[in-house]
Amino acid sequence: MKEFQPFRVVIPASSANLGPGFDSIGLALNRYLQLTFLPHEQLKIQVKGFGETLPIDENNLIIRVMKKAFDEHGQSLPTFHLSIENEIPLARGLGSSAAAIVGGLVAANHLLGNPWNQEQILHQATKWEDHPDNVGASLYGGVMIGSWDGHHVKFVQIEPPELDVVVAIPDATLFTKQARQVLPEFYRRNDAVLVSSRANLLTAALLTKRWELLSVAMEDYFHQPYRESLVPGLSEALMTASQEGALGVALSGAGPTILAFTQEKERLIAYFESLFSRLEVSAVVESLQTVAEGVKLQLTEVEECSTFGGKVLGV
Ligand SMILES: Nc1ncnc2c1ncn2[C@@H]1O[C@H](COP(=O)(O)OP(=O)(O)OP(=O)(O)O)[C@@H](O)[C@H]1O
Ligand SMILES: N[C@@H](CCO)C(=O)O
Repeated sequence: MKEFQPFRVVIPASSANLGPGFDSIGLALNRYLQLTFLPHEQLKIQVKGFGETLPIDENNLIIRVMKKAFDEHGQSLPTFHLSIENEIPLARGLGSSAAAIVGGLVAANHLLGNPWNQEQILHQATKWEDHPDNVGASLYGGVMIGSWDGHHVKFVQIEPPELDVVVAIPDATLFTKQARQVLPEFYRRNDAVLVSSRANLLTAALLTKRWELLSVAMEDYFHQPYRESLVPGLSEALMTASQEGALGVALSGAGPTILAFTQEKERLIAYFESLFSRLEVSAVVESLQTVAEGVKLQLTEVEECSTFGGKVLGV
């Protein structure tokens, strides 16, 4: 068993796309995945929070990511006890898979002696997801604006908007793979030009804090129209939420969560609760905060490896 000082990796959730920033723009949010690693004579995984159905063996995404990183460096993944404490619901559009990938890469990089810098970790993470939006936001925090050509990712990270975020998180899942299968192979030139201009406007509005532009800047025709049939409430929210305090509304990632920026969070929460009640769809509606910081790794002193990683002391 390879000895190492216990450590913890804390990764923020994320919301991808923000409408027309499809596969490019991601926003870090204050729900977290926390991974605690302790030396152990065999691989042992325990999960608290979202993810009861996650594999607790080498099939777990975090372990697969770590093993590939070790393989790429010609080394064998050590055994350890992994305590997963997860506030990010799975397959809801809040970047749970991206957080797992970023957490696995940062943990592996730490155990390997940090051969990768942050940009190299972003490259590795983007290869796993095939788009940098969620992984970039979880890695860097704030707003990730990235461009991936299948080989290289170029990006800018900007500070998050000082706005409240209201999310409506349906109980039902929608896996990204399914939500990407409904997308068209081709777009009409006029539609592509219009959505591209909306994405440009969105970036500019975020950089200049022109919040009044968000409503138009977040209009999308790349993916949202094709996903509306899979997402309860999306059509109506896109049409009417702006009359109830939303500055801009979008499908969060591949859904089914709906996200809106606001300066009137209580009013908007009431709107979404009423909408989902009328649709008879069970959903959690809550206010989240944007976060400026991404993943953190902290060395810890752990007293013992009990139910959930023992009592973690110190930082
Ligand atoms: N903490 C975790 N540990 C291990 N695997 C995870 C974890 N979180 C998510 N996953 C894996 O990611 C899958 C969900 O990924 P998916 O891309 O469908 O949804 P999402 O990432 O939550 O949403 P979106 O990508 O739209 O933001 C889960 O089924 C599981 O396989
Ligand atoms: N940009 C991705 C985010 C989900 O992983 C999509 O919308 O499919």
